[in-house]
Amino acid sequence: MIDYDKLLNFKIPEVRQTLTARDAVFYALSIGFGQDPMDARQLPYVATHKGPAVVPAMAVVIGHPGFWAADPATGIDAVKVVHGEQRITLHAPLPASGEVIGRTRVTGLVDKGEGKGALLYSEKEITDAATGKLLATTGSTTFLRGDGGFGGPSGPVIPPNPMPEGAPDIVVDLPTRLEQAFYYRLNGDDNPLHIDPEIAAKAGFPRPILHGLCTLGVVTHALMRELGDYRPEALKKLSLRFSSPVYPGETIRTEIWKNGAFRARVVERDVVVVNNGHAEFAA
Ligand SMILES: CCCCCCC[C@@H](O)CC(=O)SCCNC(=O)CCNC(=O)[C@H](O)C(C)(C)COP(=O)(O)OP(=O)(O)OC[C@H]1O[C@@H](n2cnc3c(N)ncnc32)[C@H](O)[C@@H]1OP(=O)(O)O
Repeated sequence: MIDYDKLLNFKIPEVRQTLTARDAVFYALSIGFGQDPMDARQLPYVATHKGPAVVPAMAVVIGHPGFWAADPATGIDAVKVVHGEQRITLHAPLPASGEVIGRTRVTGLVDKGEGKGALLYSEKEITDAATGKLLATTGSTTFLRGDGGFGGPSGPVIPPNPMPEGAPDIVVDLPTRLEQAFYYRLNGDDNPLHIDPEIAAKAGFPRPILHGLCTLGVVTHALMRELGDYRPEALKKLSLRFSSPVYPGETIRTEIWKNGAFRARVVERDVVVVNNGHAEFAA
């Protein structure tokens, strides 16, 4: 059972991480870069002789504190946790090497009621350990499906981005691989929901589901290709809502509007899996 004050003030250990070019290349491969060998614009992300360049969405794994919700002291029913929303703000291009610090804290907790779940808001700041410079700020909404009705406040909630009417301007299909979650988790995202059929069944899914942040990486790839010409410094901000699970092996179709709005659907099931997306790219 969640204790509102205890969880709001839960201390998440700071993470010091020494990055190498290999981490950046691994991250890019784990979200599916390199699957189009004829597009040389991807090369700096996956081959160090041309780079290294860092996919800006890597901010979600740099300085990541791991699946801390599984600590029984949080009071969270960890098996029922799903990723609800993600926000990223890049203050500077991410470094391919050097020491960084990730500091994560809980910023809000909303009770949606018994049987409806709860929202946990958290924020992570990534700084350069040598200079103290702030590199990126990321924000997560975690949907605690098993924890509604603990007597907490019903707001405030962060409103989802509005979506445009009508058809998207650009559509990009990118595949995921059956074994993708096994790779993606090596970025430090080790929730067993994504690889263990028994845990997935306990969580109410017929098979393990893909990490929301892996889906975010695939969608960011589509956005970088269409709105950022694969330039690592072009993406400034991104936010989205995960509206339905993706199963590894499915094809993700990202639907993009030229003003930066986007959503994504799984082609095989025609289900919208990412909604209320918005990305900001530098000109
Ligand atoms: C703490 C540790 C940090 C680490 C956490 C991350 C660990 C990861 O390893 C876990 C993952 O990656 S899970 C994979 C990615 N996520 C998903 O697949 C979830 C997809 N979304 C869903 O299943 C449903 O939208 C679902 C279930 C989220 C909601 O569905 P419903 O209950 O049917 O909701 P609905 O009836 O549509 O709406 C009810 C109210 O909830 C709000 N809402 C809906 N989807 C939301 C979402 N994704 N995020 C935030 N709020 C959301 C609605 O606005 C509505 O609000 P209100 O009651 O105010 O009208």
